Amino acid sequence: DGPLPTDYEIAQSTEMEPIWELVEPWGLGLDDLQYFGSYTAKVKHDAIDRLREQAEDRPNNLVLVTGMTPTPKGEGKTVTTVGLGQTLNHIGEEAMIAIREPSLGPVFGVKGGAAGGGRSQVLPMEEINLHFTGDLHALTSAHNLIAAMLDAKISQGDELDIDVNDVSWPRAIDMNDRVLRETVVGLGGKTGGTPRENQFLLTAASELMAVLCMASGLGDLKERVARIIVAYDTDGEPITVDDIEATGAVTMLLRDAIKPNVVQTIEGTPAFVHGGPFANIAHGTNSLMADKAAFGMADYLVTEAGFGSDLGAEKFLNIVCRLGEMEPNAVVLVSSVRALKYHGENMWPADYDDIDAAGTGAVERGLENLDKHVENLQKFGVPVVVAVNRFPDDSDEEVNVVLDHCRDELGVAAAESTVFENGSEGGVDLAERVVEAVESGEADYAPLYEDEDSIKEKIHTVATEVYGADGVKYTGGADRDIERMEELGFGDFPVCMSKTFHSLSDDASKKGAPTGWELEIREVYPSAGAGFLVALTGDVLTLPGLPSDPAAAGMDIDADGDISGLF
Ligand SMILES: Nc1ncnc2c1ncn2[C@@H]1O[C@H](COP(=O)(O)OP(=O)(O)O)[C@@H](O)[C@H]1O
Ligand SMILES: O=COP(=O)(O)O
Ligand SMILES: [Mg+2]
Repeated sequence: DGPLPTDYEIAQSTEMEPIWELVEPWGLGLDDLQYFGSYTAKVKHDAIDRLREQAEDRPNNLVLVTGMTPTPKGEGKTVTTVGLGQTLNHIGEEAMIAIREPSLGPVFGVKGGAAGGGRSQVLPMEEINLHFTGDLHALTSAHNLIAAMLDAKISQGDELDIDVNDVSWPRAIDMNDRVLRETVVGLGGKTGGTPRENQFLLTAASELMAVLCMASGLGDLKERVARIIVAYDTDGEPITVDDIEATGAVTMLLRDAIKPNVVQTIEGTPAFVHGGPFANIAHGTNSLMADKAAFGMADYLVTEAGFGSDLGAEKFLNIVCRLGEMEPNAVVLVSSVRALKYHGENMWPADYDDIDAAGTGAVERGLENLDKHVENLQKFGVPVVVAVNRFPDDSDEEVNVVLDHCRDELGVAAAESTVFENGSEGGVDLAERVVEAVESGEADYAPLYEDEDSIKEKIHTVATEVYGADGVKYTGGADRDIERMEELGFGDFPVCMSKTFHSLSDDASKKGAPTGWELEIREVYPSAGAGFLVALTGDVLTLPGLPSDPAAAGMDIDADGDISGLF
C-alpha cells in the first residue's frame, strides 16, 4: 500500500511485450507493421484494408467514453478508456481501445500527458507523450508548407488574385505559445514578403489534423487535402491547396502519419493511438482508420471523445459516426467526486484544496451538471453507463451519493471504477454494466440533426439541446460567413462547434447546468477537406497559453536518460 508510484514509475516497471508478439493473436503479422522500436509500430495500408474487411464479420460493439464538465486537470476519460479495455479482456471479452495521440501543448502545460495513468496507461508512455512516431511534427510541417507556399504566391505575385485580407489559413505550432495567436508576418521590406496579419493555431486544431482523422487511406487523404480552402480571391472565390499546387508535397509529408500507431496497455491490451484533435477547438476523437481497423481485431472497441459530452461526444455522435458510418452501442459517462464538488461549489477558477475540503453537500449540488450530460447523451438513443472514477481521497459516502443518485433518481446504470489504482481488477463492475448495456440491444442511435437541416438549424439544435442555451446570437461576420458557406455548397455539412470546455455554456465561469443564456457564434468557416464546418463560439482560443507554473518546469532527465515529472 502507501502512495501509488508515479505514472512513469509504474510504466517503467511494466515488462512490455514486443509489439509484433502482442498483436499477433489479434490478426496482425510481422510484415503488417512498420516498426518504431520494439514497442511501437504503424499498421501498413494493406493490413488496414484487410482488417476493414474482417470487421464485416465481427460484432463491432462500439463503446464511447465521455465525461461530465471537467476541472482543468481532467476527470479520467483516458484512464477509464484504457482501464475498461483492459477489464473487458480480463472478463473474457475481446476488446481494443483507440485514443488520440498527445499534443506537446498540454503535456508541457496544465493537463500533462494523455496516455492514461496509474495502472491504466498505454505504453511506452514517455515516447507516446513526447515525439511518438512523429505524426504531430509531420502535421505541423505539412500545415506550414501550405502557409509558406501561400505567402510565396501572395508576395511574388500570383495569377490567383489572392485577397491578402481574406486568407483563412493560419500557421501551426505544437506548443501552447499564446504570443503567436495574432501575429504580423512579411515585415522587413521588399525581401520580407507582403506584410499582413496572420494567426498561429495549435497543430491539434489544424484542418490537416481533422483531415487525417477522417481519411480512409492515402488516396482519400490526398483528395481531401486538395479540397482544403486556404484563402479567397478578390471576387470571393475559394482558393484551395490544389490551386497553390501544394497537394502532392503536403500528402507526401503525411505518408506515414496517415498510418495508425499501435501500442499496448500496461496489462497487454492492444491500443491504437492515432490522430490528436482536441474536443474544444476541433472534433476531439482519434482517426476513423484506427476505429475501423480495431473492429477487424476485436469484438469491442472502446474509444474516447475529449472533454465533456457537450464537446467530444456531441461531435463524435453528430459528426464522426455520421461521416464514418458507425453506430455506438453504449456510452460511458465518466464522473468524479472532485468535478461534482467543483460544480457544486460553483468554483471558478478551480481550487483543488477547496475541492478536497468540500463535503458531500457539494457533491449533491454538483449533480445538476452530471444530470444534464446524462440527459444529453440519452437524446442520441444510446444507453448510458455512469462511471464514478474514484480518486485516492474520495470517501465511500461521497462515491455512494453519486451511485445512488444515478440508480435511484436517474434510473441509469452506474459503477465505481478504480482502474487507475488497480487496473482491470478495479473495472469489473463497470465492464459488466457496459456489457449488459451493449447486449441489451437497447441502442437506437440517431444524430440530433439531419444533413438537410440549415446551418443555423444545426447550430440551434446543439446550442439548445446540448448546451442548454435559450437561443443563438450571431456576432462579427458570422452571418456573412454562413451565407458564404451556403453559396459554396457546404450547407449540408455537419457543424463542429468550437467552445470552451470549462462550462456547458460558452462562458467558462458558469458551472453546473447554466440556463437563461444565449450562445454567441462569432465566426463560421469550412473544413472542406474534413467535410464539416467549424463554428467559433464565445472567446474560445485555438492556440492555448502556458500557465505561470507549466508542467514543463517540473520535468527533468538524468544522464542515464531517466525522466521525471512527465505524467
Ligand atoms: N482515479 C484517479 N486517481 C488519480 N489520478 C487520476 C485518476 N483518474 C485520472 N487521474 C489523473 O488525472 C489526470 C486526467 O486523467 P485523464 O484520463 O487524462 O482525463 P481526461 O482524459 O478526461 O482528460 C491524469 O493526470 C490522470 O493520471
Ligand atoms: O480534447 C480533450 O481531451 P481530454 O478531455 O481527454 O483531455
Ligand atoms: Mg483524455
